[in-house]
Amino acid sequence: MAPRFFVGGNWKMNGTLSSGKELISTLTGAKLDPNTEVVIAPPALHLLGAQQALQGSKIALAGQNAYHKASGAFTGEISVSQLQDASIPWVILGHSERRTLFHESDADVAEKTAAALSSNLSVILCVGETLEQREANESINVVVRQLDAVLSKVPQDWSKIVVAYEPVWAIGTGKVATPEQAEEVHAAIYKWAGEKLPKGQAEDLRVIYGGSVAAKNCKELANKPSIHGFLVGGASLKPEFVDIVNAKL
Ligand SMILES: O=C(CO)COP(=O)(O)O
Repeated sequence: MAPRFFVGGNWKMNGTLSSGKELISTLTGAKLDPNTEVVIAPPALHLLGAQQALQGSKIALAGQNAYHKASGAFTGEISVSQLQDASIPWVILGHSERRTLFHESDADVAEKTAAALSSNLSVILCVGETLEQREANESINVVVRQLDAVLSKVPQDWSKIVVAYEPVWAIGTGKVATPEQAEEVHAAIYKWAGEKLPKGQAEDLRVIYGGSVAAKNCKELANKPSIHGFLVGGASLKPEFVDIVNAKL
């Protein structure tokens, strides 16, 4: 059986308290495919307000990042255990904006992932290549290197990890990967999972696609056999997010 379709909305550093509330009321008022798991990631400052606004809804929340230490002198950071304490069940880790702009290494992402899982959080683990790497035919090698780094710290249980393949060149550019380009890397990730994860886990792993996903391109992507959901940036701030959640209907 195919794993449950998963759609995440990464709001990044966008919006106000009131625009966030409005967006949530659009989502809670909409008819969403009950077979799709929906997780939204508002800015950290907005998480608790969003939690209140989502009471009684099946939509879950994610932090956009977290630090692996439980507490201490780390000004400006939020820890995985603080997310857990606040009943935020998910966290996005390894987003390319974190890797590029905030210099998070593969090893940092691996450490954060291990810490998040120990705090019982579920993780949306982002991987993906730059344009330069794609042009050098390195896409799959880069993604495998990023996954191997996490595997070295999380050798056993990947059941709480969703892998988001987000080619950097497709993020926020309007240049969506073609369904064939995305499928090729997703299939390589499943091959990796089949070879490297403990038996039986590859079948349940969700590999989702992110990078300029929109209402107009989501159905074609969702029809590919190895694409089991999306991580949406820009379009998750608009009512069209509902159409993306409903891509399989
Ligand atoms: O980075 C993304 C989601 O995490 C994708 O962003 P866009 O959908 O705006 O391209």
